[in-house]
Amino acid sequence: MLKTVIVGASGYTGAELTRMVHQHPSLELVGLYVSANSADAGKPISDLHGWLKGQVDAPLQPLKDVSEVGKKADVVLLATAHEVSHDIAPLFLEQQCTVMDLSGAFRVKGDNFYPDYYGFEHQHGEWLDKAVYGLAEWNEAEIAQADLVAVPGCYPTASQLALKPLIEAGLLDGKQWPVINAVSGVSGAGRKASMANSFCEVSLNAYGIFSHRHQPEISAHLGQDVIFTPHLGNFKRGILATITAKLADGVTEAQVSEALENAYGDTPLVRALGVNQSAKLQSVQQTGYCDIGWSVQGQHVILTSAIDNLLKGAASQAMQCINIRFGFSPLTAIV
Ligand SMILES: NC(=O)C1=CN([C@@H]2O[C@H](COP(=O)(O)OP(=O)(O)OC[C@H]3O[C@@H](n4cnc5c(N)ncnc54)[C@H](OP(=O)(O)O)[C@@H]3O)[C@@H](O)[C@H]2O)C=CC1
Ligand SMILES: CC(=O)N[C@@H](CCC(=O)OP(=O)(O)O)C(=O)O
Repeated sequence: MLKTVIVGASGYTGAELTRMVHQHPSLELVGLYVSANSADAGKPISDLHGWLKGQVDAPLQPLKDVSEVGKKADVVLLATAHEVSHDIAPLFLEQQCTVMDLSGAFRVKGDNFYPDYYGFEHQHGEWLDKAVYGLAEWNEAEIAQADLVAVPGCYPTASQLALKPLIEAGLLDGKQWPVINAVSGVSGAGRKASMANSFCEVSLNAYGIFSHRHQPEISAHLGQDVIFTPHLGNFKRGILATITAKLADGVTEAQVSEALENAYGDTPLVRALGVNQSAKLQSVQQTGYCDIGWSVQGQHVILTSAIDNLLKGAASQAMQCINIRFGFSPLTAIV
């Protein structure tokens, strides 16, 4: 049994991780942590997330001494804000823990990326270099060796899973940037209260136009510039990305279908729905699946990609990475 700690356990992705670790036959949940001065310290996690009642009623503990907590853990899941993960991941790594970080703190290597998009100067360049990007279906060999996995963002997961097969097969016109419009449920912003996410304020609107940090994350890992526009929708969970791209000269619908079906023929958690099919949220909410549909007309392809932002976009992708890293059966605790 691998001793497993979750930091940020009271948050939305932390609670999903708690459920999955509890269900995993080879992981032992040894600690659920929140910040040192959290108002929730001492409360059973099931007081905050009632659906866990009777499954996991362990108390949330204040994270005071990271190194001491690291000494009792084999695996650490960080469901914390970027700045927090940035500061504490290296301390757990120094204790020989394997760290899965759900934040953006170790996802993108590149000068000025962190000051420009996250507002801080990265202090742990060595770990940033070593971190492996946890896009599970595409990075399996590297994840299997990693000490630190940077689990991709929710929009980048939905977007890359749809575009990558076409880019890898050389089917896109590289000069025309794919255009990604994606709508997310409000849980994407986390559990902490804010005006933008309060019930009466949430509408359907674009945000982060030309400036969202997921645009460079997607571009860096696809090796292809993109236009990315996120939208906030008035529903709780799920992301639907609708992506328009130009095909290279002479590329046919059959080639597009072949690329997607080949890429995902053996990947149970990514379902290539087929040509002229359209992915929908209802089919993926509360699941670890990504559904992808596509249509071709002339030189353009429109792809739709749907995930649950808290699961395939965060917690269940982290669990996929654990299963890969430790050689467990791929769907353990996910399906
Ligand atoms: N929500 C989503 O759809 C996705 C989120 N992510 C990323 O995953 C991470 C977690 O997101 P999410 O679950 O939404 O966040 P939440 O805001 O819901 O939860 C954050 C958690 O971190 C805890 N926390 C805050 N400060 C500290 C600290 N200094 N030390 C330890 N714990 C702390 C909070 O508890 P308390 O404040 O009481 O201490 C809470 O448990 C973020 O980096 C986010 O960007 C990635 C993909 C998708
Ligand atoms: C609706 C909403 O606010 N979504 C979040 C994305 C959450 C996510 O993927 O997480 P990372 O921050 O870990 O990249 C946002 O746009 O900031």
